Amino acid sequence: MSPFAIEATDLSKLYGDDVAVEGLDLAISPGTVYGFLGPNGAGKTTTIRMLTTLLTPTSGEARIDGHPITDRRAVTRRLGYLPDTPPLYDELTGREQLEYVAGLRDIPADEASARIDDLLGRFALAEDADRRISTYSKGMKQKAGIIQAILHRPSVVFLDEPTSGLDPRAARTVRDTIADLAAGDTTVFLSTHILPVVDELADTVGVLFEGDLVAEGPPETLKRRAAEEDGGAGTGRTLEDVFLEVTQEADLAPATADGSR
Ligand SMILES: Nc1ncnc2c1ncn2[C@@H]1O[C@H](COP(=O)(O)OP(=O)(O)OP(=O)(O)O)[C@@H](O)[C@H]1O
Repeated sequence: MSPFAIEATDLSKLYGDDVAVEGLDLAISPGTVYGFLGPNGAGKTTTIRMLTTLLTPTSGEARIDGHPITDRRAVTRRLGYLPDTPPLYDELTGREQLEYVAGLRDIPADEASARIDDLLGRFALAEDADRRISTYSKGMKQKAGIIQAILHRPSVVFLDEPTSGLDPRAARTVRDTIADLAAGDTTVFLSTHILPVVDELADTVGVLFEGDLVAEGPPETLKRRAAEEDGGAGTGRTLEDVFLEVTQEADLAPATADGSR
């Protein structure tokens, strides 16, 4: 059995002749928050869609919790996914939507009801739970999307821009939730352009550029290395500095697996 919660080996996706993801290797340990960064069009969504079984890779392999992504049933049972637009039924109320998802996930009704109440309270959505989703604001839909991604307590959660559209308090709740999930041994694959969130939460950061993983390592290591490469000027480098550097020089010098050049 693979010791990794998320594992990818030489994973690639071509759209026609266009390479979206090329030879991606990942080995992410259980209970880790993995910050997945990259410029627009780098291949992040394509990667996530392959890892969540929604898109068939052109070549390569991947496993979630030890199960190959070709075993869709086993994999989808173990994962939660918040895509950029959460799949919600406008005509349902928030509570009905969550009960529906709980049913799909075979969560017993009593247990589902308790979890739904707990999460609605946590995300300050309880008062709106019996309104139709068609009347929800963007942030309220985002909260419902997050709740339904974690309701079945998956062992691996993929979150695409989870704080998008959220007010500061709700964004804080999401960050706390991610930290709690990881503390409970859930693996969180976090894709976002909001670098301070990644800096705060991620154990490991991977930067994708033109379909290649061009840097990987703990945020502190990547920042320290960027500072050292800058002539030892030392301190004060941010994840944004790292991002900007590796996504412009990447085609000149590919990174090794530990993020070094
Ligand atoms: N269905 C598709 N058909 C053809 N090309 C696609 C398709 N989906 C994505 N691509 C291309 O694949 C590449 C990677 O796209 P992807 O959506 O994975 O990037 P991303 O890193 O998620 O970007 P963003 O940060 O903008 O969401 C891009 O060049 C994009 O144009």
